[in-house]
Amino acid sequence: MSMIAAFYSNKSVLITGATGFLGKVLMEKLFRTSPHLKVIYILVRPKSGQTLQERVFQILNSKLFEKVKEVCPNVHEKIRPISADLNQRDFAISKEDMQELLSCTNIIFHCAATVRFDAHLREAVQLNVIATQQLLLMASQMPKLEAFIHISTAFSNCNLSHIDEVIYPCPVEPRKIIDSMEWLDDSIIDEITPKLIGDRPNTYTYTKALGEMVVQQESGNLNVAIVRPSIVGATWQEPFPGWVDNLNGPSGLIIAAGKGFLRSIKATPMAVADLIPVDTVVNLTIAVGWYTAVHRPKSTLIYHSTSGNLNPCNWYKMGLQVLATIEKIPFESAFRRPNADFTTNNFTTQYWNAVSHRAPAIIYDFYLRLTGRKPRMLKLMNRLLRTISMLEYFINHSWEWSTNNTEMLLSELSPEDQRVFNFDVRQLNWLEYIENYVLGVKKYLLKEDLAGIPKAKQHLKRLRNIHYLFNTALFLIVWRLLIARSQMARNIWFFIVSFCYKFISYFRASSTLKV
Ligand SMILES: CCCCCCCCCCCCCCCCCCCCCCCCCCCCCC(=O)SCCNC(=O)CCNC(=O)[C@H](O)C(C)(C)COP(=O)(O)OP(=O)(O)OC[C@H]1O[C@@H](n2cnc3c(N)ncnc32)[C@H](O)[C@@H]1OP(=O)(O)O
Ligand SMILES: NC(=O)C1=CN([C@@H]2O[C@H](COP(=O)(O)OP(=O)(O)OC[C@H]3O[C@@H](n4cnc5c(N)ncnc54)[C@H](OP(=O)(O)O)[C@@H]3O)[C@@H](O)[C@H]2O)C=CC1
Repeated sequence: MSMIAAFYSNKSVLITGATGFLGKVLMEKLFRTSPHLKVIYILVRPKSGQTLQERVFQILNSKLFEKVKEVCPNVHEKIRPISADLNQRDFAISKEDMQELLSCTNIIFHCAATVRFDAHLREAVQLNVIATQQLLLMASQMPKLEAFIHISTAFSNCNLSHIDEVIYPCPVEPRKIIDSMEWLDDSIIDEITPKLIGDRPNTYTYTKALGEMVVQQESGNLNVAIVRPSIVGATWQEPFPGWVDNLNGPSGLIIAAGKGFLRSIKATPMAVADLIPVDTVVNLTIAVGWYTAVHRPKSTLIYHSTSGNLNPCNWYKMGLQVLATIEKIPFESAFRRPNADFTTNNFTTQYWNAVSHRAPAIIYDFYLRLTGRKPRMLKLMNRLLRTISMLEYFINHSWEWSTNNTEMLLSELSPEDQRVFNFDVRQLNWLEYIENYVLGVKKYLLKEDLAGIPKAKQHLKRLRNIHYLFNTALFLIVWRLLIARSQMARNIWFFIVSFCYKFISYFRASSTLKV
């Protein structure tokens, strides 16, 4: 019997960010392993014209929840969506709902955040810092609360190269930042943002670091722990391999490479690719919830959910395996034949951006115009290049994260818990994982049927022929122009033709002699 699963039986759990990538997998695993869990409260906002109920219905009816429904058929009764907007005062939760949350909650998992790298500082502070502060305040009024687990990111201190499981203070106190957001206008915030974020690449990593400081400073007597995942990828094992439902991290780039849009990307091939499967993060998070509640460590423990120091993989190996899988299982309706490569300096990156990204987009747009359609490829390509420029920082640096607390926790688990809540990344086979990841992107993100693979292969063959035809035509046109204008080109041409003629004559003569 799993001690952790038993611990969550009859518990009331509150999850923020439950509609997000990590939150969904967390909910799924909790229900599947602890079907006798009392209730999971989720703070949800209406979105994209959907009500809360419709959003929950959509999640429960997704493939991710198929197994849960077998072990916990009344799962829909155990999810209690609470209308909430974390950007509002008191999260805009009704009085009755707030009363219920305050009096019943046993465990909090705080996953909600803005993970956008280009978020305005005000927006990122609001969600990643102020909302965390408000949630802690709420938590302090919960008499039955046993643990508060805050999900941060391993990149909150990406300005350092070696990162321990401790909180590193930012120069300006979070309270001062929060106060200043109230009276500074957007233009002044824009001006001071680069100074505040310092050598971090974006507002996301900066505000996640501030969020950790808030947790440390304002948790009072609460039992608090922080989990810091690195780059969260598709599921490794559970509930099935390869599940992913958003474009963040590598997923968007896998699509861009597989559809033939992405031809080159600036990367340090031997830098560690610190990916961590989402189910590994979730297993650790659930185990941290149990450990924090039961063992009540004296200080706030931080757990790194990273792979680099225990089972490293680099970008070269990862990129190669992505391409190998795409060759075996191609994506449908590719723009060009997938063939991406890494560049290592700014000059080659700019060159390939012009030649391999923008030029084909311009040609394709020209073709669209000719056929009476609206050009769109250059716009799309520029958007992709902008996205890549924001991710580049993370594929051109290496970090070392210590994992002492995570390893300590693993050793504290019973063999059964180590099996049910496996977060030992040493067991991960990268090649197999990446293959499943790419397959998952095809099935769950692109919603492509595997029956379409022969057609996709046919399409790639056609693209290859178009590519050869285009290159040959281009070569002939350039050559013809050169010959018309340059004596040197004519001389070279004459030399090549006469050399080929002599070679063929010699070959013919020697074969006649043999006969
Ligand atoms: C001898 C042989 C030699 C061979 C050599 C080797 C082979 C080489 C092979 C090379 C290539 C192979 C490719 C394989 C790739 C694998 C390796 C690359 C992985 C790179 C991983 C990057 C690491 C990320 C680091 C994360 C660190 C921090 C982790 C965290 O804590 S937080 C979670 C991460 N957060 C994010 O990822 C958010 C990022 N997104 C954003 O911030 C925003 O979306 C944005 C990028 C700023 C764009 O904002 P916009 O407002 O412009 O647009 P919007 O969001 O509305 O979306 C616009 C359209 O773009 C699509 N899109 C969004 N995100 C992505 C994305 N990440 N990638 C691609 N596309 C994206 C979106 O869907 C929209 O599309 P539309 O709806 O069609 O318009
Ligand atoms: N994905 C990754 O690579 C990594 C993620 N993390 C951390 O993990 C956590 C979860 O990330 P992930 O699941 O990937 O992110 P997602 O973007 O998938 O999910 C974010 C969640 O936050 C919710 N949310 C955002 N704004 C509000 C709001 N104003 N009110 C209520 N809810 C809101 C979203 O709700 P809605 O659906 O309504 O938008 C969604 O449920 C974050 O704390 C992130 O920093 C850490 C390292 C890496």
